[in-house]
Amino acid sequence: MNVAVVGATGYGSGELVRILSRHPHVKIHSLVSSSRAGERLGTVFPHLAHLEHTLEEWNVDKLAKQVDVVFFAAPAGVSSEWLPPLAEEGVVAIDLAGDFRLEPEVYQQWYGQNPPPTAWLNQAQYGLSEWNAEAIAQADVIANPGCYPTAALLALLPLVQAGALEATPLVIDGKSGISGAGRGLKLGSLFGEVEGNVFSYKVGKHQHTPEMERILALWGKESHRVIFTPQIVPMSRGILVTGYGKLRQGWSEKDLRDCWKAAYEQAPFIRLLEEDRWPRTKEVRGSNFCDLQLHVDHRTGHVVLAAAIDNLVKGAAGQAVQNLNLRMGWPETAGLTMDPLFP
Ligand SMILES: NC(=O)C1=CN([C@@H]2O[C@H](COP(=O)(O)OP(=O)(O)OC[C@H]3O[C@@H](n4cnc5c(N)ncnc54)[C@H](OP(=O)(O)O)[C@@H]3O)[C@@H](O)[C@H]2O)C=CC1
Ligand SMILES: CC(=O)N[C@@H](CCC(=O)OP(=O)(O)O)C(=O)O
Repeated sequence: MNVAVVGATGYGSGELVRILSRHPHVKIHSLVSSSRAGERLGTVFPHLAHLEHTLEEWNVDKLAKQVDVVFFAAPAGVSSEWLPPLAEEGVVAIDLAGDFRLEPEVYQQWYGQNPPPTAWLNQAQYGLSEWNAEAIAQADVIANPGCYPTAALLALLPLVQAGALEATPLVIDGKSGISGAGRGLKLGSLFGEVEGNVFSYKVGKHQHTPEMERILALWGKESHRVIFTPQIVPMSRGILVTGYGKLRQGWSEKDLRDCWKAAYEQAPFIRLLEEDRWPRTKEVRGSNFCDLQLHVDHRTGHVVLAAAIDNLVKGAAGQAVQNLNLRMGWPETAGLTMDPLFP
């Protein structure tokens, strides 16, 4: 099957190429770049210099004729404009950006961008693979989740759906490596500002807040406000999310673990860690795993949840390929069997 990636010089695309080049059922047909068309992949990503690809300009007619699937790994706003003409030609689209994840007015408010055409927005399925496999298998537009929502929702959904948590605000703390901010040069992402430093950003206004609230209400079947504070930590990859929620009367730690076990019995990428072993970003680095742990704090009646993922893999490119596998009816793990890199 022929696939294309848009946003070819970015981190998400680099990870897509790394994963897709070893996928048993996929041929990378086109790498589309708005800034470096004509250059070889190895000049943009020297770690992929062994792969024979030349970046290309966006050409909707050519892509529509020659590829079956397009991954969008570009900033918010690009897929809203570029995805519909391709989808109209029957190309399956998997979008790593936020354009197709939210209600239009909510997207406009939190992203400050015009939403995609409603007809295509209505076609889109949210690509949290473990929770929406049946719909993803039929979808022609897949909205890959945000990196922080992936980790937070995988931990929270089984408990919210079971009614274990009071309908009070959930507190979510997210720590991310700097690759989450993309490859572009930005103040705040410079080595001298990230190294030896830890800081919060977008407090009270992070665009993943409404995404978490929407999916908790839809699939958790109970509305929760989310207080989300993202932070940058001095590492290149990885996300550690810690969540806190008030437990309803009668719920024990064992009950909560049973909810996780039931939800993830068949989930090849979810690892429920041994009690007292807490998720660490280095233990999922480079892999599509999400490691989970929880603890009930009896003194306060709260549960503390933790999830670790690689932001570029389960938080982006890896989950996008997992969704491709679900969409095409291939084994969910195809192309994704890489073990974490450690240390
Ligand atoms: N980094 C992460 O951990 C995660 C990222 N995401 C989302 O995935 C998407 C890609 O992220 P990431 O790869 O990190 O971002 P990068 O900034 O590293 O790369 C994005 C690429 O998009 C292309 N691009 C930039 N502006 C435009 C434009 N106006 N029109 C068309 N293409 C453009 C550029 O490639 P070129 O010049 O080759 O066209 C750029 O390199 C983003 O929407 C991001 O929010 C989602 C989950 C996690
Ligand atoms: C560390 C860092 O800056 N991370 C980015 C993640 C961006 C992202 O994935 O954005 P969308 O899901 O909205 O596409 C951020 O917090 O904005």
